[in-house]
Amino acid sequence: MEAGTISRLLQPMKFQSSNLSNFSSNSSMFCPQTRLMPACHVSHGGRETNPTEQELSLVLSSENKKSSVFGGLSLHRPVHKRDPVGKTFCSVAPYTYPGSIADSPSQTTEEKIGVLLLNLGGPDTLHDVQPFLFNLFADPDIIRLPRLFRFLQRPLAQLISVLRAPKSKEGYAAIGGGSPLRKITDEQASALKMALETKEVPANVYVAMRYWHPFTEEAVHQIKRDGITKLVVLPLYPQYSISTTGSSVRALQNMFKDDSYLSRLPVAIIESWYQRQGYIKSMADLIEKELHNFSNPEEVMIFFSAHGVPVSYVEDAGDPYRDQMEECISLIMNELKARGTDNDHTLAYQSRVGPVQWLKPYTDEVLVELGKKGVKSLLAVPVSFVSEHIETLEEIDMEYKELALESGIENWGRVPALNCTSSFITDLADAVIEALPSAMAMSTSTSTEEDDPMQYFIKMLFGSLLAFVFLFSPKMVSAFRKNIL
Ligand SMILES: C=CC1=C(C)c2cc3[nH]c(cc4nc(cc5[nH]c(cc1n2)c(C)c5CCC(=O)O)C(CCC(=O)O)=C4C)c(C)c3C=C
Ligand SMILES: [Fe+2]
Repeated sequence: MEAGTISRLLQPMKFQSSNLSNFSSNSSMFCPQTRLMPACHVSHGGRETNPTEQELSLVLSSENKKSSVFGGLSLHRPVHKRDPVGKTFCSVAPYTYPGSIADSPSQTTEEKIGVLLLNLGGPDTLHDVQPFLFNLFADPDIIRLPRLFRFLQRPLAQLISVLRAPKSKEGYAAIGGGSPLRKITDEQASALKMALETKEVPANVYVAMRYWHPFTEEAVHQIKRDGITKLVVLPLYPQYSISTTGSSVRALQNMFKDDSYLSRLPVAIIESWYQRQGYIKSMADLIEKELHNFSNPEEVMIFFSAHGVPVSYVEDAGDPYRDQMEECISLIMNELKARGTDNDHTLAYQSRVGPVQWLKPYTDEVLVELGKKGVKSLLAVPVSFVSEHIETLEEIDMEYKELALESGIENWGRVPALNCTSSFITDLADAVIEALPSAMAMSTSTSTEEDDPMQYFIKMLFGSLLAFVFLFSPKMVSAFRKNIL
């Protein structure tokens, strides 16, 4: 068995061309500063379901990808077969939800607005690292197996998480023994609540993490208990990716579809907001400030480093992440130029995991090249995430800094993450307020092929045979060790 086989296994299957286009024109929902997802139809982002006629017509009518809204959500596996999010809950007591929950959002009492912040989550302690990684790799939006091999998702997640845990633990140990994400996201939630109050839009703000506490289910139950009557979903990722916002929204939709309260709750989903003036200006402010810490600000290379995704997400599955990232960088650079800052800049992608090709150029390779070319001063700008986390505090501040200095770069700086920067939080509050009028109830989807027990059985049988041949080959095991560790 060739070592490349596992890479091919991990590649998403090729999608029908109609599935590559995720956008639909919907002028009533279009907001120039944020992209909203209509919550009520069944089109989707990069899924391998067969499009219905309705989906096809939505896809075919999308003429202007850039200025349209994102086309809805998909359901690709039945909730009754397994836990919709497929997580392990480690070292915590089972979560119970005291108090009674209404069947549907109240139509008589006053409006109660909720804002649901979506984020990735991170291990609170080193003990949490492996189960956190299991949750991450068990997500079919992170390891996109062909449908035939889906039943391998959890065993594969178990294997990869166990193999990767020692390396990840080293990283988390180096930043104090856990991820700062929960604390920072909670602070952002409080700051956003205050900013909304200042704008006379009182709202409850909830945090929903995808892979660690507080899990999305916990937040959603709290929303029901609080009797929220209108909800804005705000991912804390400026740019959309299938692997981040897409994954969280799909988990949400799985929870909403069978619940009488949630399926009637008016919801507005903000898909991406990297193009908002408030965000762009806040990023430019931070960059300008950091440039002034150099003795030669105009000679500094501005080095944007974004979290990568596998190339196949963009090229096969239609993930708009790379396009949005490039547009975002050019908006930030235009803003800086308008302020008289005209430095050289470059964009590279960091944090690749596993054997597949990720978006290029890779951050580590570009740093070495820049050193060779004689760049002496460099300002690193993390751009795909708005809180400090392991990849800013460990990967950029430690690994990349060391590599840059070894490569001949003499002056190194790093722009801090936005965290609770007030201009940024105020802009998020504006995004929420602008999205509110678009809130509408999510409708449920039709059943999928996986609901047919016969088809499911045949696939399991056929898939098990193939898996046996692939996974138990010694070469496969060694390919794994080489690429994951
Ligand atoms: C825009 C942000 C992110 C994208 C896109 C993304 C895709 C992606 N990530 C992995 C694998 C891992 N990510 C890990 C941590 C992590 N990822 C993001 C953001 C994005 N990921 C954040 C903010 C964090 C840090 C959380 C924290 O605790 O601080 C990890 C764990 C850390 C490690 O072992 O390196 C893994 C693994 C994949 C495979 C992927 C796209 C498919
Ligand atoms: Fe990641």
